[in-house]
Amino acid sequence: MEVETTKILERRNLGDQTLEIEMDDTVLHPVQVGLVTNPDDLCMLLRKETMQEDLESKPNFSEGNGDKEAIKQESEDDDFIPSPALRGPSMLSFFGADLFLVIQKIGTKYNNLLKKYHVKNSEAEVMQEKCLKECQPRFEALQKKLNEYQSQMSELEMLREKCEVLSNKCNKVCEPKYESLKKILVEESSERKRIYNELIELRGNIRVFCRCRPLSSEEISKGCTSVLEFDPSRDTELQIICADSLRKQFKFDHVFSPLDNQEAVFAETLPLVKSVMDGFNACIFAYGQTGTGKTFTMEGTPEYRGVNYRALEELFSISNKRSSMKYEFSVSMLEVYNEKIRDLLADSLDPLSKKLEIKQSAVGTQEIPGLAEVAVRSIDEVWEILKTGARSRSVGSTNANELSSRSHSLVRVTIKGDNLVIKQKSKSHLWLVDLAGSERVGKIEAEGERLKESQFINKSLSALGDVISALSSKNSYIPYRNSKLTHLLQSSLGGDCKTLMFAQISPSSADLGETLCTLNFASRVRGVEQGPAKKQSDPAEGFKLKQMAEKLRHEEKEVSKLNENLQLMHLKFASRDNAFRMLQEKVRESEQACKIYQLKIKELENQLAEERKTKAQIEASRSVKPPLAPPAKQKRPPLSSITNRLPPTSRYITAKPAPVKKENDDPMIKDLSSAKKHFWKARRVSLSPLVRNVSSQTSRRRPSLATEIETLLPLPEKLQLNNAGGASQLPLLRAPRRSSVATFNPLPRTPEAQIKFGSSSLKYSSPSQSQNRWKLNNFFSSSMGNSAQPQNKLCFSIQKRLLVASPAQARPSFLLEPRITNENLRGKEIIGRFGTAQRVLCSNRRRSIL
Ligand SMILES: Nc1ncnc2c1ncn2[C@@H]1O[C@H](COP(=O)(O)OP(=O)(O)OP(=O)(O)O)[C@@H](O)[C@H]1O
Repeated sequence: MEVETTKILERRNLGDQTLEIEMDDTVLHPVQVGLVTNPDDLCMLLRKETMQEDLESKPNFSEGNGDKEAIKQESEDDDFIPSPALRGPSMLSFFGADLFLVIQKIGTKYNNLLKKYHVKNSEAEVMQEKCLKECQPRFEALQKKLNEYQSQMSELEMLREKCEVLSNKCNKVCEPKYESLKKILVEESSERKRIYNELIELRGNIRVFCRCRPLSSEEISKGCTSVLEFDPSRDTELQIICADSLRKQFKFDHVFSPLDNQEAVFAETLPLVKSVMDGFNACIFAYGQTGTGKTFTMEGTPEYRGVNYRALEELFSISNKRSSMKYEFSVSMLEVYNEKIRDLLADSLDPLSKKLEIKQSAVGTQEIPGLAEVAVRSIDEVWEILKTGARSRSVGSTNANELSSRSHSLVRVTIKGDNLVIKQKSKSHLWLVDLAGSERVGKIEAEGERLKESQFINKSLSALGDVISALSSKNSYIPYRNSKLTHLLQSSLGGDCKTLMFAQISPSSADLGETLCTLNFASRVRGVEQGPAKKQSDPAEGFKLKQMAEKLRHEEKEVSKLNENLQLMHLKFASRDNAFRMLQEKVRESEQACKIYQLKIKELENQLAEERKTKAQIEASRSVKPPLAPPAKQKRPPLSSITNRLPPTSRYITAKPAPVKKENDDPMIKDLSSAKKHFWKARRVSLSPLVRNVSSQTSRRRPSLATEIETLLPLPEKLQLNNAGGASQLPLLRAPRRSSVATFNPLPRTPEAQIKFGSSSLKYSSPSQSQNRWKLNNFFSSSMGNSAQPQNKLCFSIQKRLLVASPAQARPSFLLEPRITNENLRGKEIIGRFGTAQRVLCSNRRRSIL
C-alpha cells in the first residue's frame, strides 16, 4: 500500500522573522503560497490562484451570483475547483469549508482504509500462521527424509566404491587367469578336435555297421531258421550259413546281433554325432531289405528310441555341457518319393503340392529353398516333430512288410555353433536317413504303383551305391546327381564328412538272398575306407590307435576340467557384475529420489521465503503507519481557521477531521487528482512574481530563531562546543538554517522532488511526534503571547520544524551557564533550552528535564 503524501508550504514574513508553515496533507497537492504577511494574505493568495486557474480552465463558466449548493456540489465532484461564484470575500471561507470537507472525506476514507488495512493485516497474519503451520511440518519431514536419503546415498557410495575395488581386484587377479585359461582351452579344444577327427578318420570316414533283427514270431511260426552266426568275442565279424558246409564271412566296423539293444547301437554311433558338434557334416543311414528294422533302428518306438532321437538328445546334452559354445538346432524332414522331394513338415495338407528343388549355394552346399526348418530347443520338441514327419511319410503295404516305407525318409538337423571365447561360428548338418526297403521286385510281387515305387527305390539305391563306389575308387567324378537321394546327401558324403551306414539284415533263412545282397552292398561301402580298417588289424596300428585313444581321453578330461574352471569364472563374473549393476541401479534410483526431494524442498523453501518476505513487507508497512489522528482536543484546525471567518455550517463541517494516510489506489485521490492538477498549475503561474519579491528580501539571509540564538554565543564558546562533541551540530548552527529561505523556489515537479517531499513528510508521521507537535504548538502559542488562532498555528509549525520534527538536530542551548537544579545531571552538557526546559546530553542520549 503506497502512501502519497504532499506538503503545503507556507511562509510568512513577520517583521524581522520568517516563519515557515509546513503542513502535512495527504490529499491536497502542494501549494506554495509564497511570502505572506498574515494568514489573510495566504487565503487571498489561495483564492487568487484558484480563481485564476478556474478562469483559465473554464472561461465559459457563467458568472454572477453563485449558488452555494451548486458550489458545494461542485466541490464534491471530481474537479475540486471553486466556482467563479466564490469570487469575493466569501470565496476564502468557502474554500476553507470545502477544504475541510475534503479533509473530512479523506479522514473517513483514511479510517476505512485503515480498517481495511487492519483486516487485511490480520488476514495476512492468519494466513501466514496457517501456512507456517502447514508447511513447517512438511518441510521438517522432507528435511528428515532428505537426511535419510543422504545417509543412504553415502552408504551406497561406500558400497559402490567397495564394489569397484573388488571389481578392480577381481579384474587384476582373474583377468590374467581367465586369459591363460581361455588360451589353454582354445588350444586344448582344437587339439581335441584334431585328434578326435584323426581317430574317426583312422576308423574311417565311412563306417558300416551291420545290425540283425531277431526272428519274428511269424517267421518262427513258418519254421524259418537263422542263417547268421555271431562270435561274441569278435563284434566286427559275421558269418552267413549259406549252405550246410558253406559259410560266408563279412567284416564290418561293428556287427550288432539280435540281442543288442538300441543303447548299444547308439553307443557306437555317438562319436560320429559328436563330430557333428565339432562342425563336421555327418550322414547316418539305414540300408536293408524291407522289414529288417531300418525304421526301428533310426526312429525306434516310444519304448525303444532310435538313433534319430538319441542323436538329438546327445546333441542337446553336449550343447549344455559346452559353456564356451552356444548352439542352435533346427530340424527339417523330407522324403524322396518316386524321385520327388516332399516336405514332411510343410503346413500344406498335401505335401506334394509344394515342389521342392535342390539348389547349390554360393559356398557349394546343397540347399532346398522352401524347405521347412523348425528350430528346436528341447528333445521333447524334437520328438513331436519326428512324430509329425513320420505321420506324413508315404507308406504302403507289401507282402514283406505291412507298413513298408515306400520312400527315403531324411531328417536334416542343422547345428549352428558359436564359440563365445574365440568368437568363431560353425554350421553343420546331420543327415539321418531311413532308406526305402531294397527288395527284389519279383519277390514282393509288386504291381502297378508298388512296382513303380520299387523301381524308383532301387534306382536311387543303385545311385547311392555308385556314389560310394566312386568315392572308394577316388574317382574325380562322383555321380551325385544321378538321383535325388545322392544329390541331397552330396555335401555329407565324401570329403571330411562322416558317414555311417547301418546294414540291416534279417536272420531268417527265407531272406538269405536279400541278406547276402545287403551284405555285399555294405561290404562295398565299407571298402571305401578299407585302408584304415585294414590297419586296425595291424597290432602296431592297433597299439598306436589305443595310445591315441588314451591321449584323447586324457585331453578330454583336461578340457572338461578347463571348461569347469571357465564356467566357474563366468559364474563369478556374472554374479559380481550382477551385484554391481544392482548397486548402480540402487544408487541411480536414490539419486533420482533425492533430486525429486531436493526440488520439493527448494519449492517449499522458496514458498517459505516468499511468505517471510510478504510478512516482512507487511511488518514494514505496518511500521510506516500513517499518523494517527490526534486527539480531538489537539486536532489541527482546518486551514479555514486561519481566516478570521468561520466556515459555513454544513453537515460535513460537523464531522471531525482526522489525519489521513492514503494509498495510490484510493478512489478519493482519484477524485481529487484534477484538483491537484489545478493547484499545481495555479502555483506555477501565480508564484513567479512572488519569488522575485522573496529573493530581493532575503538577500540578507533570513533571520531565524536559530541564527538569533546563535548570535548570542561568542565565537570561542562556539568552538569549544564544537570540540566538546557538538561537531555534528555546530555546522548546522553556523550554516544558514535553510538556504531555501532566501530563494524560496517553487516546489519541483520532478518525481525525485516528489519523493523528497514525500519522505520529509513521513518523518512527522509518528503519533508521538504528532502529539508533541501539538503540545509544542500550545507551548509556543502561549510563550509568544499571541492569542490569535492563526498565529498559534504558525507557532506550532515553527516548533515542529525546529524541535519536534527533527529532534536529532535540535540546536544546543547557548545559555550555557548551568542552571541545572538536578544534582545528577550537573556536569552534563546543555544542548537545548526552551523556556524553563533544558536539554542535556547524557551518554549519547538526550534527556529533557524540566
Ligand atoms: N532289432 C530289433 N529288435 C526287435 N524288433 C525289431 C528289430 N528290428 C526290427 N524289428 C521289428 O521288425 C518290424 C519291421 O521293422 P521296420 O518296420 O523297422 O522295418 P523296415 O526295414 O523299416 O521296413 P520297411 O523298409 O518296409 O520300412 C517291426 O515290427 C519292428 O518292431
